[in-house]
Amino acid sequence: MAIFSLILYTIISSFILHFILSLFFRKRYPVPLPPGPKPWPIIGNIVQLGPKPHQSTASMARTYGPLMHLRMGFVDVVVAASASVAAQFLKNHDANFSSRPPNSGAKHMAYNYHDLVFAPYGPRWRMLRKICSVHLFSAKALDDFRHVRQEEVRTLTRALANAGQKPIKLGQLLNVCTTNALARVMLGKRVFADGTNGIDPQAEEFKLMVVEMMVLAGVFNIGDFIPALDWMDIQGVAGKMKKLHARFDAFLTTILEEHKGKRVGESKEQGDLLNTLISLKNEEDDNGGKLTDTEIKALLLNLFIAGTDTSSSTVEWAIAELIRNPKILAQAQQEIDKVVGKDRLVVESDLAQLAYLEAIVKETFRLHPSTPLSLPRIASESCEINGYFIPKGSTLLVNVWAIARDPNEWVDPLEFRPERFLPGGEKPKVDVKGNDFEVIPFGAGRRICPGMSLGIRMVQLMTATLIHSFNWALPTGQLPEKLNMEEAFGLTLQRADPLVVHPIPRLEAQVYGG
Ligand code: HEM
Repeated sequence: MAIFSLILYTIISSFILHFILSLFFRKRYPVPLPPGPKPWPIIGNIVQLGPKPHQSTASMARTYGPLMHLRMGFVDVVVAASASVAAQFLKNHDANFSSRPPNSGAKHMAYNYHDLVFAPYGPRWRMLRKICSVHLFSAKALDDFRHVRQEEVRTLTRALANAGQKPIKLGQLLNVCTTNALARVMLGKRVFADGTNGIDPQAEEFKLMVVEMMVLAGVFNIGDFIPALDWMDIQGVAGKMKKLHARFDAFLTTILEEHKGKRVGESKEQGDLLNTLISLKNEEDDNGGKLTDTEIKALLLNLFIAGTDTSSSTVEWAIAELIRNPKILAQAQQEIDKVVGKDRLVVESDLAQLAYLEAIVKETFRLHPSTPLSLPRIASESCEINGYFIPKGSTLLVNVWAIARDPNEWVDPLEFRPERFLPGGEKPKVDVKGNDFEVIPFGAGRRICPGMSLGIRMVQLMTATLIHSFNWALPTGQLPEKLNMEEAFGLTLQRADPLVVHPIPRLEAQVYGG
């Protein structure tokens, strides 16, 4: 009983204190804040966000405009919901928005900001980003590990060809493929069985952990916005984060210690990233910084979380769209058959000749961007944008999902229409790489996704291979036009109903490798 009285007392006194303080310290700004829905006392607009904030803020933007102000507890939040407003923040004012706001996910799950995703913009962020750019994402690194991606996609194809009459959960197998491909580059070995004998229970567990992390990271935790209530962990989010972190940390510590025990060359892939990271521990970077074990684990965690489900769920959405649009699927199969033939699988060097496939992938990134609110940024200083005041410390959310469905930018924006990206279409020159702000699934500016080239290659290779190697059917009784395309809640855009399908091989049996 005493604890309840204490909680009640704390809540009531914070309300009264806030009310009195806001009377005395009402802020005066030189120009107005952007428009937005009226906030409730103390909690502000938290409740109005609901379970799918990218959807709720998109619908608010229809009333208040593409630059909107929300109040979340004690934190100012600005939402950019049009291409031109996003460009203002991520191009013209990018330097001012190059750090991420403090949040419980970074504290409890990302080794207290010792990672790359949440590192404040500065020398340590630069060091971590450079390591990844050179050893993982450079054109050379991508080419060196091309065989790994192709082998893992081949393994996926074999598992699908062996599925027989049983319908399969496609997302799960795609996730095994992206995770193993990344693990071989980062750790020199697969982390899961390949799915040819059914799903590895460890893979199931790992995907669930990744999805749980995305879901927890996507929760608007009240303690982040009302610091006085942080200790109560009202939603139980911090507790869950700490438990999940302990599981991930055990997994990563084992991998790191095993690796330290190995001599260089014992890893199956020569020069895997973890070997490089361990060797860099003794070297100072340009600013005299050295990598620590914690930073290595935090970086591995970032790459596994940011680099697996993002790509696999994009491919899952692409196949769902193609099942609903059989004419587009048939046209893509025709294009790939012409370039690749029917007696081998697609390889990465084919991709440059597959313009229609590229358009399908762009259209999937447009309608189903895997991080619909991108990752938040913070205003290091106050600034003025489009005549509105953006206070220092504001959190910036760029609604890339809403921007890519903006009827002012796109004809029939909800239609899946790859042709719009082809010559003669409405946006033939538009790309998804952060220069054309009407479709920015990888963000833009200094903190744009560093894994973009890898992500695009992997999504294109998997999608092309699945289109070329199989026809796709839904379990008996399900109609393609009735396929549920609802989105689930989380930082990444999962399908509410995982895609369950029958892959029907369309190439000669020996192509799948028996
Ligand atoms: C479909 C694939 C992917 C999508 C759609 C995607 C999307 C994004 C987005 C929207 C951001 C935030 C950018 C910003 O703040 O402006 C981001 C950041 C990041 N992504 Fe990706 N990503 C993908 C694949 C990958 C891959 C394959 C990796 C690595 C293996 C990766 C690693 C990262 C990292 C480390 C960051 C944080 C960068 C920083 O804060 O400096 N991503 N990604």
